[in-house]
Amino acid sequence: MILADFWAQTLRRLHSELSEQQFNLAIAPITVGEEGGAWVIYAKNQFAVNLLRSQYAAKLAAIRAEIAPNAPELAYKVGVGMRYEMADEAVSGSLPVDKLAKEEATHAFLDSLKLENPPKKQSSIKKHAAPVDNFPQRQVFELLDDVAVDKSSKRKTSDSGSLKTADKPPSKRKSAEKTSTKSSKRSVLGALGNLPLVSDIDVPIEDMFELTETVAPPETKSAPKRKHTTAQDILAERMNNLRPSKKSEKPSSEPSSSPKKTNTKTPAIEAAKAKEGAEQRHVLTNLSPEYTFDTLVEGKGNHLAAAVAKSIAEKPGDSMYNPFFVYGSTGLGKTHLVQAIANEFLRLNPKARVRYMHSDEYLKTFMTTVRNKTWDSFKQQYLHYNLLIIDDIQFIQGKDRTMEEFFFLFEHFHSRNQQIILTCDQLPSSLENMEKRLVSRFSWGMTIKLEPPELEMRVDILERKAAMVGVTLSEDASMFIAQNVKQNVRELEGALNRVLARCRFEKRNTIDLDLATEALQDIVTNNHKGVTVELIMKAVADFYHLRISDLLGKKRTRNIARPRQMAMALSKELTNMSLPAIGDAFAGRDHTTVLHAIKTITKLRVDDPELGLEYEKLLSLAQDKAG
Ligand SMILES: Nc1ncnc2c1ncn2[C@@H]1O[C@H](COP(=O)(O)OP(=O)(O)OP(=O)(O)O)[C@@H](O)[C@H]1O
Repeated sequence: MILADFWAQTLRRLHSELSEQQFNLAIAPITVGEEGGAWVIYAKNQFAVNLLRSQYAAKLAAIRAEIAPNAPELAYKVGVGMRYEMADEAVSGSLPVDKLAKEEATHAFLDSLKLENPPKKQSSIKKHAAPVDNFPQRQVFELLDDVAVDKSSKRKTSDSGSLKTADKPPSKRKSAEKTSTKSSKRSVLGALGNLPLVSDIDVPIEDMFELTETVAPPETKSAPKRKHTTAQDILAERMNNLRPSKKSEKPSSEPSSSPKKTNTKTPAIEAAKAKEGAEQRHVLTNLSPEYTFDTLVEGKGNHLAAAVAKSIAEKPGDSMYNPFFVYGSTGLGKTHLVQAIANEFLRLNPKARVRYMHSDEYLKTFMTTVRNKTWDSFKQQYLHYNLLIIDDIQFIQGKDRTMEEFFFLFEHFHSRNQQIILTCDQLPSSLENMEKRLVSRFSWGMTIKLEPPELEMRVDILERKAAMVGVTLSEDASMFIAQNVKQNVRELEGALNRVLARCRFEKRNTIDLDLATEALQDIVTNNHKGVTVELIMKAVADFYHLRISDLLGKKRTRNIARPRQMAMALSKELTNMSLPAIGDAFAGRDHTTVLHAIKTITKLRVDDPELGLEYEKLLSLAQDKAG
């Protein structure tokens, strides 16, 4: 059983067992979600969480054991998740739903919308609140649909003061009717109070309940008119428009023309709504709101990838880009890029179902599934997304059952034109321990490598990021940092953060060359040594009478494995490379292997004086080689 069904049935059950007041107070406001395979009950604050734990946890656990025995235990948290409707079917013991009462209540609501004096009508709403609350909201909408399109209701509507569609010219009547139906439904939603949070989204209410398997984006107000027919068209246009991003496009210094930032009315309410929306979106999608195309700096290293990414955000699921496989070494912006796709897709299609997850999360969920034998729930939870991102897919390598499950997931997505996006630290064909059928499928769509940022792009990134926190970076300072930190954007950010920290400490708002040089002294010293991982390998190979290919190879005999570990430890000490970058340099080894090597050598240098001496010699030999 999937969470949505479980919660819908649980609501129905609790509704029948609790008093109206208990239900409305404690249960109705609950939202639910899934985190790492666990089912989570979210309440708005700690008080509500405590109340649920003390008063209702036992009851909920009993319901779970009865109707979803294989589901994970329920967890309780402060937060916002998904709000589901009560199940349609009346289970035994639940309150019978009287159709007449429903219709009466529905008409009462509709009538209430027609009156010019809403407060009066609220008393009418109250009067009918109980029967209306007693049946699922979806049924209310279905009834509303009937009423709204029914001719007699149209007559009723046209009689009212506020919805006089009959007075309008025929050309406008249809849209006016549509609008009035839509706004009537909105008002009913508002009157009902206990709403799905998606009601804030500006889409027709009937669309909210659409359960299509593939993406069928509604024409929302914010969605640009589609003039392209295929993803290739979109890409072609983007490629025509390729150009390095300009400094003048700094996101913090200029107001954006992006529609999502337009904010004309009641800023406080809009901001609160946006915040709640962002929180909810994060719970549901796991996306970081700051990873957008606006904040992604483009340069030679990622131009093509960014162009493809934007095409996918506009038209996901196109076979040309499905899957979208982005690879490259650490810190080059893979996660940022793929999340930007999802954030943009959601902006254009607010009710789309999107999920980002690191492969760690996928693995953990899978292990929980194996432990609890909750296969159905595991399968179901992924299949309904329009767009799914799995970051660092290389981590499922060598895990046979996980790869097998992932194969079915992939097939499901691909065959239904649901977009799947994968990131990896290497080309699919280099994934030695990945199932062959997966490796071949990874290359079915578009595979793109992210390259390290070139100097101009590094300068651009630094200036934009400094501007975002309101600090000015002088030209020579940004050039200095960019020339000394070349590996990847994460390290560039790290260096900038150090400079910013010093800047704040000195209570300044401008970073000049002196300040940057002081803050990054150690990095610069290391760089000036000119020691590279290749020189270290050469020094180690010469010292132990080996070939560099031995250090890069797979043999694990002591006479090769130990020098390899020495070379890795020396690389960490003599360069400013990160663990994954060192792993990359050693024929794509994992960063955990590098970490293990460093720990082993650090311990041996203490325990084994001879090895300690060798290490010291190698330190100076490597530096000598650098001259
Ligand atoms: N082109 C870019 N423009 C702006 N910021 C960037 C860019 N590329 C990377 N970054 C920033 O650098 C940091 C690291 O990026 P990210 O996590 O996306 O890298 P990654 O390739 O996924 O790394 P890993 O493989 O280690 O997970 C993030 O803070 C990200 O916002």
